[in-house]
Amino acid sequence: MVKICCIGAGYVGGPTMAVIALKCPKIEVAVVDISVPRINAWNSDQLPIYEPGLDDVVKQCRGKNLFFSTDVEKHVREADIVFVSVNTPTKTRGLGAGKAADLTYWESAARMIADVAKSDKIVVEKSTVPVKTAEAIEKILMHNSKGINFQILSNPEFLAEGTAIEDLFKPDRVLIGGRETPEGNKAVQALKDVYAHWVPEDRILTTNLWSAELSKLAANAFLAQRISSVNAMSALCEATGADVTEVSYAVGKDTRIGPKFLNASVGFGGSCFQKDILNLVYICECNGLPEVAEYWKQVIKINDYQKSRFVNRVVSSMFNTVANKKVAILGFAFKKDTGDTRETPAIDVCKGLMGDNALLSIYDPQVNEDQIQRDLSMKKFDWDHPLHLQPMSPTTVKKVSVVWDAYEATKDAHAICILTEWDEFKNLDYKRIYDNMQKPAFVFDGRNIANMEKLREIGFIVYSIGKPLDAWLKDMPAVA
Ligand SMILES: NC(=O)c1ccc[n+]([C@@H]2O[C@H](COP(=O)([O-])OP(=O)(O)OC[C@H]3O[C@@H](n4cnc5c(N)ncnc54)[C@H](O)[C@@H]3O)[C@@H](O)[C@H]2O)c1
Ligand SMILES: O=c1ccn([C@@H]2O[C@H](COP(=O)(O)OP(=O)(O)O[C@H]3O[C@H](CO)[C@@H](O)[C@H](O)[C@H]3O)[C@@H](O)[C@H]2O)c(=O)[nH]1
Repeated sequence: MVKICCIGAGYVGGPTMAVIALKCPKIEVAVVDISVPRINAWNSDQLPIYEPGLDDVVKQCRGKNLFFSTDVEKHVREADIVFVSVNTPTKTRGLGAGKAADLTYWESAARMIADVAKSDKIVVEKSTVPVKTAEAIEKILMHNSKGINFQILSNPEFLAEGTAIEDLFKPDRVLIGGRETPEGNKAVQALKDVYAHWVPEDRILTTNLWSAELSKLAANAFLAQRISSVNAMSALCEATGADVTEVSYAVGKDTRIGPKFLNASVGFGGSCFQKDILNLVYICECNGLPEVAEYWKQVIKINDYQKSRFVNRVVSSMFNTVANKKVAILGFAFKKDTGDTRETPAIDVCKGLMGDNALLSIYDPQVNEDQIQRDLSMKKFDWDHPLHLQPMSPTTVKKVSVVWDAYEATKDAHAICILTEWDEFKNLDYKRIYDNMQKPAFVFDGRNIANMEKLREIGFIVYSIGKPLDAWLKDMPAVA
């Protein structure tokens, strides 16, 4: 029986391995982590991450051929294939701070594999890493090995949160990069055989190691660039009276461009886009390509601009101050159908509004108060470290209350900011909400999900990203 071990039981390691276990009943899969609470949660009824369909997959194979454990060394020692899916945060100090990937966790995992291994192993990069990481990992593994053969493969993950199970069941492609040697080819084939249990052969792409590593960064950069492009257009739409939904629909009808991923928003969030682009920028700079670095940097700059533009719009619309005004925040997760808040635009928007002394009342169906308080008091990039290495007792942000109901959040509020596109926000009783708010009552829709016409009929003053402005907003001072 082939044995797989995955180091890192996070958003990638957990769902990916659960699906491998489900689709390959004859493979034994162990997911290991240094975080005891995380492993305990994977072994309980309350999984550590919220992902539609995940519970069902885990329930079907946990205890049969899927195991979650903190006994990292034992499972690594026994495995034929070791996936490494640990954090690769942005460095916050030293060389490349603010851009380069911090490979501390990866390196310690590689050293541990080299120390405990007693048989040949295929080591798979599942984490997103800089190009040429495989070379460094190879050096660590080979240098310490006692005649043991390690083959390094790059097998980046393309799942998106909220649709992870769907994406894993039917991936657009699975990418496997390996050394172009007989041993390398054999390792690539072994991993291909795993995926071939459910992924059609023409969707399993094999490349050299560096192409696989770079393709992951490139794919995220291209995706994020589409969002920054449409968000840049949204600012121009507001200035000219064009409607960004109509523009992106018309643009996306061109089959060379395509309709997906063109929704204007308050900005993209999530653990990957910003981190991976910063990483790409750093690699370009290190390779003497400042113009290329500058090009990709702009994707992040527009994203930051979009978030601050939203805050400015809120403040300027409300007579240039939100001091001591209650503002309801609907949605804190970085997108719907996940409880993940890593790099969510809600953090920057909330901090921006708090900078103007607003009183925030936050509701998200999947994010609890503790998480929101942590997010609002944590330093940039600190979130991307294993839980027990993050600051433990953040100071409570006093101007923030977290409630478990949209009606409670909006009661007596002056304004509502919709920051996550949860379906339930489309169908709220907005008349009831309006009646319980201060007047004039504002809605700032950062996800373009509310029915503007209906809200205006009720009496709200409505701002929606990239949509024609209503008279009230037009008369307000220009937004920088
Ligand atoms: N989240 C996504 O949607 C996504 C998608 C594709 C790729 N990625 C990449 O995958 C990697 C993991 O991302 P994630 O979202 O799963 O992160 P995560 O923080 O959810 O999970 C990482 C886990 O690794 C554990 N860990 C760290 N060092 C360890 C060690 N030495 N031994 C054992 N466990 C260790 C941590 O405790 C944590 O539970 C990152 O490189 C990320 O960029 C993420
Ligand atoms: O048209 C769009 C599409 C997305 N977003 C926002 O972009 C962010 C990222 O969304 P999405 O890409 O759907 O989720 P992620 O889970 O971050 O997935 C991305 O990042 C993963 C980690 O690398 C990759 O594996 C995935 O392929 C890639 O889509 C979210 O804040 C979305 O709200 C928009 O604003 N407009």
